[in-house]
Amino acid sequence: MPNSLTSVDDLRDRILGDIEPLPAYPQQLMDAFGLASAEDVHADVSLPGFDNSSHDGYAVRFEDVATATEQRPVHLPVVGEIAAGQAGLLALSPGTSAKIMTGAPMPTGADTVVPYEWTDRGVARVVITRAPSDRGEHVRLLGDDVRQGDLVLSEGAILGPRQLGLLAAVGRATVATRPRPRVVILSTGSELREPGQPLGHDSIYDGNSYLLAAAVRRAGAIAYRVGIVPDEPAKFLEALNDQLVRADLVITSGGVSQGDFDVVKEALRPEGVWFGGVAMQPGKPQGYGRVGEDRIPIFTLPGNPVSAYVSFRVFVLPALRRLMGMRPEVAPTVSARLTHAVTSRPGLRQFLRAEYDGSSVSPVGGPGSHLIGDLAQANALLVVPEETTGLEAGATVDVLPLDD
Ligand SMILES: Nc1nc2c(c(=O)[nH]1)N[C@H]1C(S)=C(S)[C@@H](COP(=O)(O)OP(=O)(O)OC[C@H]3O[C@@H](n4cnc5c(N)ncnc54)[C@H](O)[C@@H]3O)O[C@H]1N2
Ligand code: MOO
Ligand SMILES: [Mg+2]
Repeated sequence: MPNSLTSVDDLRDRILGDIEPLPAYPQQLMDAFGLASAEDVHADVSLPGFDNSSHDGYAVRFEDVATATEQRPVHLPVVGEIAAGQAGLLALSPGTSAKIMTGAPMPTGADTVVPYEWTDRGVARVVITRAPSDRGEHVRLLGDDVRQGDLVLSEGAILGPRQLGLLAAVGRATVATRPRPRVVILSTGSELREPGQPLGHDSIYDGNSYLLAAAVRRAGAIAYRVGIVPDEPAKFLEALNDQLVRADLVITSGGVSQGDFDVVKEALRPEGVWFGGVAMQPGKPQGYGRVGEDRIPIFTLPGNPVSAYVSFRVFVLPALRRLMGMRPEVAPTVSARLTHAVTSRPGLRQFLRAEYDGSSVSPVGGPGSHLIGDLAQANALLVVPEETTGLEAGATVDVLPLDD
């Protein structure tokens, strides 16, 4: 292998430049939950759609009640009652009032609402014992939240509860989204066994396909966990080709380094897949390319579990987000205060497992890329830049919180 390493950012940029978002189509709102909007949404209606009361009480003209006190109450005739859902039945004449319920449209002529609590709750006449402090009190004006034509949601925004609630509130029954990508996951290694099966002294359980399938699902995509393929190129290619029909993206683990049985490299290099070293630890040996007639993107991740996971976070997750049209594609890091000094290899971007509490960050375990026990303890990756060989306790550092 040549000594020159590709930088993390160069490889990620190359991958993101190679991948296009999946085609968008309209979805019912609840089917769009968790996906990204594939359109800028402008409001078809204003919110509120009409001036309405924020309290149960009496619609009045401000000047008619501005002097009301306990000692000198104002008396007004009540000329009608307006419930929520009733078209404004009334034009209110000066010196009169109408009962009005929360959410009901204001009658023309009225500009203020006096809540029941400031009155005797009269039916034909009402006694008002407290004045509103301003014209317009307890009235919600047309468009004071959203104006017709406003941009309420940008393309790329994730459709969570608040976003779906807003879309429904402005009358949208559907929203354009991109489908969840179908991701095929293969673990390579003749030493691998399925959990639950007997283990020889030379075999280990396949943790990676579960790790990656769960990470794929957490990203919002569909995971097809194929399982274990032995270190035999013909069998690997057969398993891969069988799966391509249902794949928008393929992830493999293992078989990409310098070994004598590095099956993925051996099988896919002739197909034009790129293999090389990336200036990062863990995750140095990587491969990326396209396979099959449909040129499906394939990520060939290193086999060490921490390397596979970090590679997923750094390269595959942004690609999945791009397929789904989610923004941002690359998760931003946050700043934190380092509790313990750390050292790092020069020339490589180090991703150390860490515990992050919202302000400070502590390394967890060692840097070994086989340490899945430590990985499971961590809730963040501490990112040590390529040129940095050591960080002092108390330094401000970059942290990538792990939400999965
Ligand atoms: N001579 C060199 N050897 C290695 C180098 C190197 O530069 N020169 N790089 C090392 C680094 S760094 C990594 S990372 C690994 C990557 O190797 P492979 O991608 O070829 O992965 P394997 O050799 O197949 O496996 C590595 C390791 O991980 C275990 N493994 C594999 N799959 C799974 C799985 N599904 N679940 C759990 N554990 C798995 C496997 O048994 C090995 O122990 O190469 C170094 N070597
Ligand atoms: O780069 Mo490997 O991914 O350290 O263990
Ligand atoms: Mg292997």
